[in-house]
Amino acid sequence: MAKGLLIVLSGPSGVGKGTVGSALRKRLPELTYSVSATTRQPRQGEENGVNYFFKTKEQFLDMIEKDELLEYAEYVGNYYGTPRDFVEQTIEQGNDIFLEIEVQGALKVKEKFPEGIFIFLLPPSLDELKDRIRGRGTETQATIDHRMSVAVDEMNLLQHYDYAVVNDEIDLACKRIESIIIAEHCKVR
Ligand SMILES: Nc1ncnc2c1ncn2[C@@H]1O[C@H](COP(=O)(O)OP(=O)(O)OP(=O)(O)O)[C@@H](O)[C@H]1O
Ligand SMILES: Nc1nc2c(ncn2[C@@H]2O[C@H](COP(=O)(O)O)[C@@H](O)[C@H]2O)c(=O)[nH]1
Repeated sequence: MAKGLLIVLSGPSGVGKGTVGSALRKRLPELTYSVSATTRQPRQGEENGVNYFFKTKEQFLDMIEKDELLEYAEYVGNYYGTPRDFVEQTIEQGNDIFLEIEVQGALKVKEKFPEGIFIFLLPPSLDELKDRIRGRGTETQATIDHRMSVAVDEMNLLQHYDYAVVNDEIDLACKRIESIIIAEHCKVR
């Protein structure tokens, strides 16, 4: 049986990975979504096991110790990581898996799965990025400033990705990613 594709959507905080990712899952319901573990506090409306597996720092360090994470990164004061078994089992079963993760973690996944498809989501401009993070209303001003300073460094790592998709309009960004996935399925390997 052919293995599934590992698709990584990455890019700076607030660019719209979550928004585009959930719109894409409606268009491609067969896509399996990897739920990450994090030590960050849940935002209003977020559910354990749906948006994230919310962990204490001790629980997260224990997952690292037991090699349960495919990758992890410390990002703006919290840990985030991808549970390994679920990703590997999904691919082995012939299903595509979709990861929405930040840039350091994406590059670690690329070292382990160079055959993965790495997509960088870009904002139309840095001003628009800042407006989006601020407009979401989930972060303090200090966290927004920290995330914006990290964003500039992250965008310099675009060259390591296979595809760059601008998230100007949600629907257009979704169509571009859907086209990439369709083309990757048609690729002669
Ligand atoms: N194309 C778009 N046009 C206008 N606003 C958008 C667009 N895409 C996303 N947004 C808005 O930008 C904000 C940030 O989006 P989202 O939370 O999806 O970003 P993210 O990249 O997942 O962020 P994080 O990495 O911090 O989790 C949200 O308020 C969302 O509604
Ligand atoms: N390296 C990883 N990054 C992850 C993972 N899950 C989410 N993320 C990214 O972290 C930032 C912040 O997320 P937020 O929910 O606090 O806004 C964002 O870029 C996410 O995409 C992961 O498993 N590994």
